[in-house]
This record gives sequence, C-alpha cells and structure tokens, in this order.
Amino acid sequence: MTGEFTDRGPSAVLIGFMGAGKSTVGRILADRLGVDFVDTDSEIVRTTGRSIPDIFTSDGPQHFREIERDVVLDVLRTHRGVVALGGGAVMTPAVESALAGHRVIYLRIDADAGFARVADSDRPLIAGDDPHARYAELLAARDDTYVRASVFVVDAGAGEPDTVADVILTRLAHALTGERVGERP
Ligand SMILES: Nc1ncnc2c1ncn2[C@@H]1O[C@H](COP(=O)(O)OP(=O)(O)O)[C@@H](O)[C@H]1O
Ligand SMILES: O=C(O)C1=C[C@@H](OP(=O)(O)O)[C@@H](O)[C@H](O)C1
Ligand SMILES: [Mg+2]
Repeated sequence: MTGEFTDRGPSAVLIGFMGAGKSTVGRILADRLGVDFVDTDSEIVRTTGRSIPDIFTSDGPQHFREIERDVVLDVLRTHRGVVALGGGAVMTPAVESALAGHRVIYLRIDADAGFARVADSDRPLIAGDDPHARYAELLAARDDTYVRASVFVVDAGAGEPDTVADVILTRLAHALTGERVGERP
C-alpha cells in the first residue's frame, strides 16, 4: 500500500484469517488506546438480527458477502476507534479498495495454531468435511491479499492476546512517530 493515511478514520483495522484473534485482540487494543471497538461480524448480527451461520446457510455466502461489504464500508466511513473485520471481508474487491489509506494490520496465524483456536466454533466455512484441510487451503489462498491490504504484519501466534496487543501498540507507535506515512515497514 502506498499513499497517505486518511486523517480521519479508524485508529486501526485488524484483518487476517479466522482464529487469528482479530475480535479478541481488537477489543484489548481499543481498551489500551481508550477508543471504541467495533467488530464487523457483531455489526452484521446486530443490524440483521440474524446469526452468521444462519445467513450463510439460508441465503448463501454471496449474500453474506454483500451484507458484509455494506457494513464494513459504513464502519470505515463512520468509526474512529479500532475495527476488527471478519476474515473474508478483504476478499471483496470493494472492501480491499476501501481499506487503502487506513491503518490496516494483518494478524497472521499459521494453519495449525489458527485451526486449533476455531475448530470447535460454529464458523460456517469450516463446517464441512475435513475442516482442517479447508482451513489451511483458504488461509493459503488469502495470505497474499492480507499482506497487500496491510500496512504491517503482526505474528498472531506470538503469545496471549494481551501480548499481541502490546506488539501492535509498539508498531503503531513507530508508525505514528517515525516512519513515513503509508510505508510498510
Ligand atoms: N493470542 C491468542 N492466544 C490464544 N488464543 C487466542 C489468541 N487470540 C485469540 N484467541 C482465541 O481464539 C479464538 C478465536 O479468536 P477470535 O478473536 O474470535 O479470532 P478472529 O476474530 O480472528 O476469528 C477465541 O477463542 C480466542 O479466545
Ligand atoms: O473467513 C471468513 O470468510 C469468515 C470469518 C468469520 O470471522 P472471523 O475471521 O472473525 O472468524 C466470519 O466473518 C464468517 O464466518 C466468515
Ligand atoms: Mg472475529
């Protein structure tokens, strides 16, 4: 990503695959920064009154992505705190474009560690046969996009959520004080 950060917009936007800890670490990061936190999956549930598995199974993944796109674009326009996106949001071209110029952080997790964190959850994309293989395949297919959309990458397997939030705070402090705006370290 090149160009300048928007002067208005979220303090930070967390992206990455399922289980990276975007929702968990995002809330901690927002607390540390003293700003509000928005999780776009929670916004989808709140605004539709439906669960994510229900939208996926009743309406199909395409409809979920349309709802997700609209919610994410609205949050990016209006929210000034920390934002956690759902793992697939960035794969929608309109979302990737809208992220340009924002302080986007990729929480990167490897397939074994990430899968262990979500194996018992109700995430619809790993509901079928051989969920571990499906998880690994999707992660590999998305990694390049996550890197391209981000300003910097943080190891989401580096420790407990508090530790990951600390790493992000340190990197953000560097980005805000020293580095040329918009340059990926
Ligand atoms: N750094 C971490 N170390 C251990 N477990 C974690 C960590 N980050 C998140 N988790 C756990 O992994 C699961 C998925 O986390 P979540 O924040 O929902 O990830 P995401 O939003 O990226 O899918 C949750 O049970 C959460 O408590
Ligand atoms: O990777 C994905 O496509 C998805 C990730 C989920 O969010 P998390 O990344 O927060 O688990 C949720 O948006 C939905 O189940 C689809
Ligand atoms: Mg999440």
